[in-house]
Amino acid sequence: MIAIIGAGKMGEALLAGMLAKDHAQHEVLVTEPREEHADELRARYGIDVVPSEEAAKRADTLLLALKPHDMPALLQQIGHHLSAGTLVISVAAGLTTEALESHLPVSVPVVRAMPNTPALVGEGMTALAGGSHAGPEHLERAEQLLGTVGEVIRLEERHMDTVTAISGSGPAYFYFIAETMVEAGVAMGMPRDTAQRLVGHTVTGAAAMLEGTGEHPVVLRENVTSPGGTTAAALRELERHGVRTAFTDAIEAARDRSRSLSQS
Ligand SMILES: NC(=O)C1=CN([C@@H]2O[C@H](COP(=O)(O)OP(=O)(O)OC[C@H]3O[C@@H](n4cnc5c(N)ncnc54)[C@H](OP(=O)(O)O)[C@@H]3O)[C@@H](O)[C@H]2O)C=CC1
Ligand SMILES: O=C(O)[C@@H]1CCC=N1
Repeated sequence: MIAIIGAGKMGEALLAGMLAKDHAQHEVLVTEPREEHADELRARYGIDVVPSEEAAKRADTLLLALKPHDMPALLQQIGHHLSAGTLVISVAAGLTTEALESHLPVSVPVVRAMPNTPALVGEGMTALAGGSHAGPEHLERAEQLLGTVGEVIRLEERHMDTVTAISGSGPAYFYFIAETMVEAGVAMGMPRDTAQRLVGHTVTGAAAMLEGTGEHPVVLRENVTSPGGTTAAALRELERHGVRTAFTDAIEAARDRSRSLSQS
């Protein structure tokens, strides 16, 4: 039995992605404090929404998707309800396995995971790092679980804040670009739904090229950039406005924010 504690944006994306793939409704429990949202989840997914203590007792894998600052109180609340061998997987940005372990009884296996919202459609990207009591079997269990909603890689924990900045937050950067492209089309007089369709499929196509060809992005970009053409004109403007530096700084800011979340 799997319990998802905290079915906000990320928790619900994982829930929906899991139910759409390998998991039956009776294999998944959810904890959500707001009764109105709990009722929506029951109606939408046909799953049991139960208090966190009950979830901790019944599940052998807990997937914690609360905001980082809500995590310590939750861990202290559920700690003594866990059975031997219950695996705790946290998706909270910034919280180290050491910090998570410090709020749990000794020897509870903890895995830190950083997924992203495309898990909702089975296209998630998750990185995993095990804590000091997580053995190969626990990492394997976490990998299997998150593998139902996309790709999974295992990394040393020291990379997890960078993962958070790249693939955890990453979908938002692409939505930001997509939104800007749609607005540019609208500003030039194109109907909004046409601009959205052009952008949507261009994003899908570009992603498929990156995955499918295995080429470096530079090569793919050069292939689009005809000498003296439109793309060269556009890219020159992006460079003139410092977009490359802005992106690098943005990703560093996200990494630093992730690091600081463990202190707050
Ligand atoms: N959003 C994303 O793309 C990603 C988020 N994450 C991580 O996922 C976590 C959740 O983020 P996100 O989904 O964006 O945030 P949300 O605020 O959407 O979700 C948090 C959820 O936890 C619920 N909650 C609060 N306290 C408790 C409790 N004691 N027991 C059970 N549920 C509780 C909240 O309920 P209520 O609203 O009623 O307070 C809410 O539904 C964060 O730690 C974040 O770092 C990781 C990767 C990507
Ligand atoms: O914005 C956040 O803090 C979370 C973590 C990664 C994506 N969303």
